[in-house]
Amino acid sequence: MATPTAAAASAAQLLKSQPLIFVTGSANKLREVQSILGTKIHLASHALDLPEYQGTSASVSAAKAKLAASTLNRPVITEDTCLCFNALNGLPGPYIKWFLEGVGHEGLNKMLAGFEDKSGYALCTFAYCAGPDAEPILFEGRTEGRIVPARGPANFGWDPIFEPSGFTQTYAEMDKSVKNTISHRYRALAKLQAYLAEHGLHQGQQ
Ligand SMILES: O=P(O)(O)OP(=O)(O)OP(=O)(O)OC[C@H]1O[C@@H](n2cnc3c(O)ncnc32)[C@H](O)[C@@H]1O
Ligand SMILES: [Mg+2]
Repeated sequence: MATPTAAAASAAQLLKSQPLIFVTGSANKLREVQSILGTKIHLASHALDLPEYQGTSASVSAAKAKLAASTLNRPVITEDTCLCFNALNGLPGPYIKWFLEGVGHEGLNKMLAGFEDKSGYALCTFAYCAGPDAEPILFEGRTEGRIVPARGPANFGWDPIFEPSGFTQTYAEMDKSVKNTISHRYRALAKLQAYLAEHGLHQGQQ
């Protein structure tokens, strides 16, 4: 029979090699996460229509992760993405999905018509939850920019109306390989990846 130390070591080994499951209902998010992480993390995915919780990005992301970890009984990551307008004190923020569905790119621009300040930021919060009884750990990434009339293909959310600072192209116009090295999602994943590497968790081929 395995000694307690051997059992703990084999549990740690299991966690180290067990896939980390990215739970999302968004194929676009999944594609970006896979291309940003490559083979560095042992990643799998599970499509789940997660509830649209209310609250801060941190609390929304943590609630998604807790639900996903207890539903799947596995280590999971989830994420929440916000688009925040500085003139509106950070709104629409976590409610961007409904605003986008309700008023579209043009309506989002019109919301800022009465303001000189068109600046804003994209905020992504990943939550890592090691299992049903674990507390989610959060990793935030933020990219500054401004809201502009839509330019570029309308394949992914509000990409056509967000022009990141330091660039003349919107997220939608730029090559995916560029977006994936400056985006809110990339910045949050860099922190998550550093945490997992430090703790030897879910490591893929480096
Ligand atoms: O299942 P989940 O992961 O929640 O996927 P979702 O699509 O519902 O995503 P959110 O709840 O985080 O809502 C974020 C909204 O912003 C959009 N979005 C997310 N990331 C984006 C990005 O990088 N560029 C443009 N739009 C994005 C997305 O399509 C939603 O309308
Ligand atoms: Mg959602």
